Amino acid sequence: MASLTVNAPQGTYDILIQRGLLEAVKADPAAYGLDGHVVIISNTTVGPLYGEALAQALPNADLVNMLDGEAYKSLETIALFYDALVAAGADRHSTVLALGGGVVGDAAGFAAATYMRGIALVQMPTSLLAMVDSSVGGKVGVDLPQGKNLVGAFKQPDRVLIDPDVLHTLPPEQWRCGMAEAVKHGFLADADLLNPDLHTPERAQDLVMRAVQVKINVVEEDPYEYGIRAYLNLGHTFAHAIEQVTEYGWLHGEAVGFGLLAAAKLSERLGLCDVALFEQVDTILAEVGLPRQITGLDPAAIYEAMKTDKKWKNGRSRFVLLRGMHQPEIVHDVPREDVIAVLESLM
Ligand SMILES: NC(=O)c1ccc[n+]([C@@H]2O[C@H](COP(=O)([O-])OP(=O)(O)OC[C@H]3O[C@@H](n4cnc5c(N)ncnc54)[C@H](O)[C@@H]3O)[C@@H](O)[C@H]2O)c1
Ligand SMILES: O=C(O)C(=O)C[C@@H](O)[C@H](O)[C@H](O)COP(=O)(O)O
Ligand SMILES: [Zn+2]
Repeated sequence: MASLTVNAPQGTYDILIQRGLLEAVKADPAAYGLDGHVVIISNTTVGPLYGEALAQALPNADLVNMLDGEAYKSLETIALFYDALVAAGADRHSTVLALGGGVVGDAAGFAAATYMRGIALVQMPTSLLAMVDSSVGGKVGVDLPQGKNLVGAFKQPDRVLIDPDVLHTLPPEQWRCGMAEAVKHGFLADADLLNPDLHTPERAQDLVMRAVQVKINVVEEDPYEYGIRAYLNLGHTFAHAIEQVTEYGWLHGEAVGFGLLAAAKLSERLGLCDVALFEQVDTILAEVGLPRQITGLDPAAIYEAMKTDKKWKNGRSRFVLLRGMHQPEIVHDVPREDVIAVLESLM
């Protein structure tokens, strides 16, 4: 069992990473604080795969499945969660267990943050992306039609339970999505994450541990994103806009991977770094199998969508760029023509 600890303002919590952890939880719920009333929130894919058996094994559990997909990370879904929590008789002593990918984790986490002004939350991520990124750090929330993650809260989990064994049912494109966020952490702080030897399900435990540690280090220093936590948005100004213009046709991880490439190209265009960094990102995206072109998308529409991101304030653009490996830098007021030129170069 690998155990990492997060020292957050709302308290310290553990991240347990172990193959077979799901079965261990079923065998001894009390050992994981799950012997009280638990409302498992999952979705229509993961719920039948893992949620139903878990609910059966816990002494006092209800299971709620949201529909599957980014389009359901919405206030309408949150309202359904509130109804389900009331129907289940959930109170301030109940626990929400978020069992799924990042969409489930964000939405269920927001429900836990707001139901009765906040109840306990355990994150049990089942996608690689949720394991390496979304289940840790406390960002929870939903999208609005106007943009990504425009409603949310900081709700640190009471515990994070990660069982790499559940990745064996994860579709390949979703593995690639998780790799995008792991590669992001590699360029931000840990170059070992860029080693292809780690990019296999057999090495998932090591990959997750390293990627999570990068996020823990950032979140512990800047839990509410007043400063360096913005670095975790590397590639995301491009990514959120692409998700918007494609109406979530691009998966978050796919858009993030492309966003890393575009950010490297923009960094080079603005003289922050040389072309080698772009080439390194390009090589890794090709190895992982993530998109490196936006063929068919409109750069002007992507630029306009960037303005709906909450980081783009008072007409001032904001990009997280790179001066080099492990040298992120926040840059405001990037001229529109530079952004358009970068996107056009990657059509
Ligand atoms: N809060 C944060 O810090 C944070 C960080 C990164 C991303 N996010 C958010 O996370 C979301 C993306 O998360 P995601 O990539 O996990 O997408 P997702 O939640 O849609 O899950 C990916 C797909 O894989 C399925 N799935 C998940 N685990 C599975 C398993 N073990 N076996 C079979 N199928 C499985 C899901 O049902 C879904 O269809 C976006 O909304 C993004 O904004 C949040
Ligand atoms: O945890 C963070 O901080 C991140 O930026 C992680 C990102 O990978 C994630 O996509 C997050 O939801 C983006 O944050 P947002 O504040 O831009 O919505
Ligand atoms: Zn992300």
